[in-house]
Amino acid sequence: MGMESNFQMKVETGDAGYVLEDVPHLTDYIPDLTTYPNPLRFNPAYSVVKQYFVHVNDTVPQKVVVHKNGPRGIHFRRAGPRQKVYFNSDEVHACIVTCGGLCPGINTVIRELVCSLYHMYGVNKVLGIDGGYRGFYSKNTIPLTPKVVNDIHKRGGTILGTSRGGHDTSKIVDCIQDRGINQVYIIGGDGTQKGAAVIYEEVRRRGLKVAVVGIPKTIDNDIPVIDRSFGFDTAVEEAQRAINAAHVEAESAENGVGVVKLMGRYCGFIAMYATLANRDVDCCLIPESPFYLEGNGGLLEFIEKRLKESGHMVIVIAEGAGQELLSESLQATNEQDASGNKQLQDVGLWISQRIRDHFARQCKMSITLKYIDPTYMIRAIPSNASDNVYCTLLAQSAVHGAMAGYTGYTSGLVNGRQTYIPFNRIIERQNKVVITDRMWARLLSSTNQPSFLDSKDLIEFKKAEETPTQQLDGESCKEDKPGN
Ligand SMILES: Nc1ncnc2c1ncn2[C@@H]1O[C@H](COP(=O)(O)OP(=O)(O)OP(=O)(O)O)[C@@H](O)[C@H]1O
Ligand SMILES: O=P(O)(O)OC[C@H]1O[C@](O)(CO)[C@@H](O)[C@@H]1O
Ligand SMILES: [Mg+2]
Repeated sequence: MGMESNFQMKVETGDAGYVLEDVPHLTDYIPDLTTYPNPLRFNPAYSVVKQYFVHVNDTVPQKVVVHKNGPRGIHFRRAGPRQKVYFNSDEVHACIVTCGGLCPGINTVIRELVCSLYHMYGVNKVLGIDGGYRGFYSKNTIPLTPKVVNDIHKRGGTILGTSRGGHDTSKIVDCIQDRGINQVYIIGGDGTQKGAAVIYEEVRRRGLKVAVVGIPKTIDNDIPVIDRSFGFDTAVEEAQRAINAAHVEAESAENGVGVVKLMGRYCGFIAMYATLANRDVDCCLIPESPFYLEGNGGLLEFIEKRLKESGHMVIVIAEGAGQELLSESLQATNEQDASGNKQLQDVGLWISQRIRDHFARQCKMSITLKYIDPTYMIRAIPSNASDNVYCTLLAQSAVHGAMAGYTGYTSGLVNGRQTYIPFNRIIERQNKVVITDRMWARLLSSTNQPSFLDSKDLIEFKKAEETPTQQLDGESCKEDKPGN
């Protein structure tokens, strides 16, 4: 096996095109660290479990659809408890921070991190950082025990508070160093994981024995590589209530139109899955799929047609859809939030007004339009049962990895298996709906809406989408060239 390594990335190659994109280990820069037997060996719940410890060579493939002579491809290190750990239980001083927007399940992750540290590894020093990254250097810490976190999974939001902006790497690492923190658990989206990557680099530059671990949080599902993000399932489920309400309103009026806006700043996963789940949606609009309003094949023509056919219709629109149309017709603003994310104008309000104006101009057909914006109501609820299980596994995997001395990784689900993914794989791009993949085709055939693209556009899209995006069902429909 060949090995090539740089500051962030450790790549190992093997037979038949096997590639391991490995994560850093504390021993990469602090040699001769003492190891201890994993305390789980003496834990009655786990000691009876056959093969409880993960084999040192276990890895998980990123691609499960393969061809006979194709390469085995990229793999990630399998998460889970190891025989040896690199921290004595008494020595561990962990902290947890939550950053970025809310998402169902954050409190469950916090709870399970605390409980895994206490109950599995006998750790009894866990601190919460108050209010996101800036809390490291500007606020008091919050002591966390299993008692404190006992029923927080039943609440939405984050008991630690969150914020955007305020990432000052050296002040954060100074705080970690001054407080003697040696395991840092960072829960947040793409921006947060970028922040975690630079904290890891600074920790390593200072030669500190500190494990820096990311836990991916994003209601939008915009983090690449992982199967899906926690809270996504809950968001899709909760979105049904808004879509159902829009459908009831639309169905009960003559030429009723229901418009529902869902979250998704740069990607339309919530809108796509909520639409596929619902079946009453006539048109789903997402940022990845451009559309136009006027003329032949445009949205307004489609609405007229659908109203004539069924007398009512429901439109689901992701908040980031049609932004180029908005900036053409409204005064473009360049406002950003404290993290540098573009502040979007309300596409739901805008499109509702455009539809109303169109039908007001056309005396032939009068419509009744109701606009529903459930976005923050969806984001603020506690996670559902399936997300709670997912959050638990993510948190436990994160703790096993840090105890085993791994660092500079995000804990994530790949093809149904918990893995450790190097930060740079997570932060290099955003996850997007691939509109030339089969999932979007399924949506188009379910709603029977126009694609708003001609075949020339589709060829351009195919060319642009060279890197296939992981699909939520683990399926990427991008054709692999034989022998590739
Ligand atoms: N490139 C970066 N380097 C360092 N820190 C960053 C970077 N990008 C963002 N951050 C920090 O990460 C935190 C969260 O970022 P952001 O507000 O973009 O949310 P996020 O983690 O992407 O979550 P979401 O988009 O799901 O709400 C902020 O405190 C921000 O300062
Ligand atoms: O109002 P806030 O907190 O900035 O969050 C809004 C953004 O956060 C997200 O939910 C991502 O966390 C986006 O979908 C949305 O645009
Ligand atoms: Mg983000």
